[in-house]
Amino acid sequence: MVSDARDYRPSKMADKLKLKYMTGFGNEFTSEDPRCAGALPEGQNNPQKCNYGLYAEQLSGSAFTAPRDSNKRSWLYRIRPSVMHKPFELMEPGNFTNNWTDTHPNPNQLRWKPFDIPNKNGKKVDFVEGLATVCGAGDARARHGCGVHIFACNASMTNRCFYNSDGEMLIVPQQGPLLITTEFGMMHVHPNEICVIQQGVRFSVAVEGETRGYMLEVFDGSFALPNLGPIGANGLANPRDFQTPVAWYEDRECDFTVISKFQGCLFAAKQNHSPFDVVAWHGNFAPYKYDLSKFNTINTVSFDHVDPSIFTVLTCQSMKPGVAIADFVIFPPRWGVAENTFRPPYYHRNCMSEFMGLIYGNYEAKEEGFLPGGASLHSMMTPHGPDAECFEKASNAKLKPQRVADGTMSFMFESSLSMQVTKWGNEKCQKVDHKYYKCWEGLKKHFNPNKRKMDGETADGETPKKMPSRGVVGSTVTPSKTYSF
Ligand SMILES: O=C(O)Cc1cc(O)ccc1O
Ligand SMILES: [Fe+2]
Repeated sequence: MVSDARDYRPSKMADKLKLKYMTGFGNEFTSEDPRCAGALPEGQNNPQKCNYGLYAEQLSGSAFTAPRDSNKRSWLYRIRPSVMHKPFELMEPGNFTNNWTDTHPNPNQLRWKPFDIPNKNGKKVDFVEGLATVCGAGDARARHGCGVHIFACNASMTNRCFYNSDGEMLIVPQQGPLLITTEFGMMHVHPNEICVIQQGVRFSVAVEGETRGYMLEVFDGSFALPNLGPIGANGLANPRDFQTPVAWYEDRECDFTVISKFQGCLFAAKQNHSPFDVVAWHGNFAPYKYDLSKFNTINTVSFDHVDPSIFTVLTCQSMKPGVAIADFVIFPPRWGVAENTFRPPYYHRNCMSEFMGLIYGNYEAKEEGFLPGGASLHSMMTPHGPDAECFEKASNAKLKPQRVADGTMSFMFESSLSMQVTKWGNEKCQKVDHKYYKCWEGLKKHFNPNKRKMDGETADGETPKKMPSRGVVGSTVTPSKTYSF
């Protein structure tokens, strides 16, 4: 028996335990820790006495009466039921909040330099202590809204776990792997992988030094795969690439603290044992991880810049058809082949809020200034688009099939809610790039009422074929490390 998973470094621990996963999205999984074969009751959920003297406990992730396709619950067979703990007491929340009105709204284009990570030689900060809230909207009590947080830490959670009573969390590690011990088993999550932890699921995060990432919480419901419509039965994030941990338990008596995020505040309760005592479980409400490099990217093979919804990995839908509380969208390495097209993102104003983060590399619309571990927010109807340099480069480039975003991974949390930036996000973090607006100041006026673009003139001066061909496509295929047009 491993007595304390959190005494070990995540990668070492993951190797030692030879972590296994079950594959599929939203499946009805069954899992038993091999040390207790037969721990799952056969043919029923709550026998009079469970094998091995276990307690049966249901974790409901939807109303009992939710339609079958959205009904979520799991059954956990554990050494002690979760209810065995001392009363919860209010905790000091640090920079973590769901209070969206602690300062005035800010309609500006916002960009943050990389958020600070506590230095490993300095103060020890774990995942929960290192949470800080950038922006959000809505109300956990009304089960409607979302929050965007940064985590920056350098210490593993020891004899402490966290759960979110308010909603589901999508975690995006940016620097350093996370070994996440959950009631359902363990997941090793690297940068360029993401994981989702459901409402109520207890987990503890072990880290290997300076660690940073992003976290999106949604109050409305669960993340789901987007519909594929005319794309067909396959594509984007394929269900078989999602990985759910297998049951793992520890039978450990110790002074353990359970931290609950409840109605936007943090509470701590003591108990005399580890909550990671689930010997077997079954159900469709369980954590999972996904490797972003497995994303099957679909894009134009003719012309025009397609909306980034084609890059949606996961979505938490609102009650309005097609409108997301929050989408998780990535900008993966891919080919750019669009003819006669300004290929980078277009200039636009959106009725959605766009929070972006960068895992590694750079972002095509802004090769400078937007850095790994930093972020940007383009709020509702706040204009934005490529910086001046990107505009000039992309409007004059010779359009050949070209690799886009190689060696990079950026992402967007796009929400239909008007997210407000917190006081920490606006000031306290001290990472706001006050010169961000300047990246558009150099945009030149090109307008000339006396000169219409001549038929047959292209950026590189070559003569295009007659329609239906829409421009010139070079015959050479040129891979490149960074974006060029
Ligand atoms: O603003 C951004 O950089 C994100 C974005 C990318 C894109 O390709 C099209 C629209 C959009 O909002
Ligand atoms: Fe945008």
